[in-house]
Amino acid sequence: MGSRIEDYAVVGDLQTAALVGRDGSVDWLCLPSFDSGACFAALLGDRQAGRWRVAPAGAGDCTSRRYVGESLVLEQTWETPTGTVRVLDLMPPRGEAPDLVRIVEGVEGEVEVESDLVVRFDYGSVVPWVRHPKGRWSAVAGPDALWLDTPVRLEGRDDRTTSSRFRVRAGERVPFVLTWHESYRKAPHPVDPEHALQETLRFWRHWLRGSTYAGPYEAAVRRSLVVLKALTYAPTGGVVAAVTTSLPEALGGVRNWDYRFCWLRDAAFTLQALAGAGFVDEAKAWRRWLLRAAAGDPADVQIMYGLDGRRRLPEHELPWLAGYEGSSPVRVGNAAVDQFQLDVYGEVLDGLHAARSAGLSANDDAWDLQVAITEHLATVWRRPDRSLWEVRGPERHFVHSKVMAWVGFDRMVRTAEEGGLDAPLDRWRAERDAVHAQVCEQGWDAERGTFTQYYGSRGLDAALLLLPRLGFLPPEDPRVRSTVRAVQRELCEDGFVVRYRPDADPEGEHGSVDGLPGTEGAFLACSFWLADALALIGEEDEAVALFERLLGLCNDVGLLSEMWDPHLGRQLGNTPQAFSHVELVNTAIALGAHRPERLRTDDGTDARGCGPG
Ligand SMILES: OC[C@H]1O[C@H](O[C@H]2O[C@H](CO)[C@@H](O)[C@H](O)[C@H]2O)[C@H](O)[C@@H](O)[C@@H]1O
Repeated sequence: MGSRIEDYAVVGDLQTAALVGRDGSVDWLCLPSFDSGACFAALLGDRQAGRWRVAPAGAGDCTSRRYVGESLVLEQTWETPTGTVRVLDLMPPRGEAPDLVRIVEGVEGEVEVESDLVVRFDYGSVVPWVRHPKGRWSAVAGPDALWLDTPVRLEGRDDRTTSSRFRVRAGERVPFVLTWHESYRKAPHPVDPEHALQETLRFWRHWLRGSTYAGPYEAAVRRSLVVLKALTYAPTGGVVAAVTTSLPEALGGVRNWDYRFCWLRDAAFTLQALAGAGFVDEAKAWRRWLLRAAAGDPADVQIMYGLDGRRRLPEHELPWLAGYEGSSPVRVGNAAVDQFQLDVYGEVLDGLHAARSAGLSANDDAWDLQVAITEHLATVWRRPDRSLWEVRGPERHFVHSKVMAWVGFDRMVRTAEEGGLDAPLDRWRAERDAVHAQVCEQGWDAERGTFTQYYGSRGLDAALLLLPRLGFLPPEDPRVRSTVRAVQRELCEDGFVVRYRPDADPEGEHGSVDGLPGTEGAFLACSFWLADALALIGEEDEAVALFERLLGLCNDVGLLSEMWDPHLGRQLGNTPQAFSHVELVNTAIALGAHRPERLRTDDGTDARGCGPG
């Protein structure tokens, strides 16, 4: 069996990323890009789906681990009866080709270490040919080639794997460099592992100097910023939602989706978090990505795109993979790409407005796109949609979607007013007021004292927690307070928030509003929204207590996946997930703003649940 989701740490090079278990096994790596086929897919199958373990022979999990400083260089340490070794894992900023570098370092005594390399291209389905040209090791199949450079002797085994055993004494360092290249090209030049290590440490140190966040949660916020940067695809500026596909939203269930794409929604939130923490360059890069991806008729704007802005992301299943702890099917591609989700227009317009407020210079192309989106919004906001939760049940008039339509018009009116820009302000104001009136009339359940999931629904939606933050109603409005309390009553499990109750609409397919069987864990981003909303309605102690509990769900190296199972006490869903880390950052910033006295430099005691940065 593979590791728990929270047992994985991530290393990446801003084009792809690997997941490393506490047992020293790299169980997930797609090369050359986040959305390429995986050459290590044991995460979703077993060892034969591909993995690379480097650890003391016969040992289990590492004794301790951490990231070196604030970098994305992972250091795992094993204390064994004969001595202590460390394994450093990193993916250096990319030169000629992507590299995964692993350096075994003897700390004390002498330890026998084993490397067990199982390469299976195309998500575990293709066994490569292994060769030793000019003393190097290479594995080739179809378009893919991997090259391994190491001073240790490598042996092929009958089960088409490559292993080696070697002894490491205190002070010795044994490197491995695994490099991907197109199979039809000449062999790549091997990188110097020690130089790559220094470069990688320097890169992250330098990048984090740009952070302007100062406050009580500095370690957790800075780790989240590093994760968000690692989820940014450097060549295009696109931001992936997570590095994995099909980690389940409920163990053993079917809610398994591919997150290795750029959602406008997730990216707009990411942009706000990065811009709010001082990273204006990343915000600019994403705006350029958006302008390219969304170019053309605004009616054709999609809710998500590929890393380079491609539009077709067909969803299919990989039946040869059993799925994480038997959670099948494993899917690649994402059928939500074709959905109509009304909220995205508002999210993009809100994100661009916030980015401008955070110091992004005006851009004529961006303004043209904003105007085109707003004009399109005016023609579609009365339509039902599939909402930010991408339900696979019927389209409905989701309240949050309408609220986001209001946000879209509101931000455009404000941008035009603030910048003295030429715009049809009266018409946009009229649309804004019409959405507002409709939501307050049809989205409010006076009997139960709450806004609802969709017009006429008995169910609630955690996205309603965003009402005060978005400015749809002031936090003092009694409807806001009572909706927040209703969400707490009806959508909380052990204090954490589920997105909605799938069975609140028993007439839908599978008896659920989302058209899917089963349930799911608490959604971490929504739980951060609750902390935010509580602070806004004046319940600051409750907000801080919840936020600090949420920090406690970070794994030992500060990572969050999408969800939390409050019954099993385990992380669920794709990992590490931008949405969760974005809201960690946004809520930390918001809590600091509500409680200026908390805005002090971290003394190192407040990074609850997050390992030393
Ligand atoms: O729950 C069903 C849907 O789950 C995924 O969507 C979720 O993840 C997206 C990426 O982070 C996020 O933008 C969205 O708000 C979430 O609901 C999945 O991608 C969908 O295909 C699926 O229908």
